[in-house]
Amino acid sequence: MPPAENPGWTLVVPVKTLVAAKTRLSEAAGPHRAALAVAIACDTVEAALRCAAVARVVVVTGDPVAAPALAEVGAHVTGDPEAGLNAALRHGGLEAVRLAPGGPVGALQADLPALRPAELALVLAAAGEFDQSFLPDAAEVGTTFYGVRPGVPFTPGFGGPSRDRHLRRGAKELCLHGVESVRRDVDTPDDLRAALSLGVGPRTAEIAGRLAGAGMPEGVGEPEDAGRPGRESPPGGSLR
Ligand SMILES: Nc1nc2c(ncn2[C@@H]2O[C@H](COP(=O)(O)OP(=O)(O)OP(=O)(O)O)[C@@H](O)[C@H]2O)c(=O)[nH]1
Ligand SMILES: C=C(OP(=O)(O)O)C(=O)O
Repeated sequence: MPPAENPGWTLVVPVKTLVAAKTRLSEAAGPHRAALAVAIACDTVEAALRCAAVARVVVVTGDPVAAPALAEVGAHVTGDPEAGLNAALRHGGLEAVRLAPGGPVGALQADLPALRPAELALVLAAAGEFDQSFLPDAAEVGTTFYGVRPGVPFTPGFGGPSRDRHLRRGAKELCLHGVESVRRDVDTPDDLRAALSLGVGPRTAEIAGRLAGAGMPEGVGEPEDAGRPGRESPPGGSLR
């Protein structure tokens, strides 16, 4: 938890209904697609909650399977207004302000299974310097994090080529080294391979192990700092 004088970030994580989730992984994941989506989201949330700068994670979902799984890893779960991704994020943003008036609010993608708490801490420290900021995804097309300082309107513009959208809206692009795990979102089989090579959380590693026949590498698991709160890890740290 952050120190008392610093309320810490509330991160809003959107998780859509599982029947519609991770469709670009349908072929690679087959019958494991929904389980993989939950595993990735749970590993993302668990890693975020291990970041000392994060006070809480608000998950926005209406899914009856994802909701209890995410609550189990420590998320505060709220329902989905079912009006699309940014409406879900704004709803979570209102819940964040209700829970922690005066704290900074961020939106974090749910598909960052290689997330390292120390790298997220670097992103949040940088974001704290600007009213409104974002981190582009690994492809430099989308966005994995968008955040605002306390009192600044929370107006996320996720979806498709959101890097340009956030830039046009005047959000500061965070250009940081050593934050690969925060930028490595997983939408396609190639993305999953890239995340596996960084080292993913335990739930994702377990499901990915079942996909080895679908061209996924075997024998990759958690980032080495996964179970050690607050420990700084080198970017791209070695795998167990
Ligand atoms: N709560 C909520 N989350 C959403 C909604 N739409 C998208 N998301 C989440 O936003 C992130 C990006 O969504 P998408 O890229 O559209 O979907 P995806 O499930 O990641 O992948 P595809 O099905 O392959 O497009 C994922 O974490 C989704 O779970 C929504 O309407 N409500
Ligand atoms: C929603 C986004 O990403 P993706 O579709 O890659 O999950 C985004 O980058 O704004």
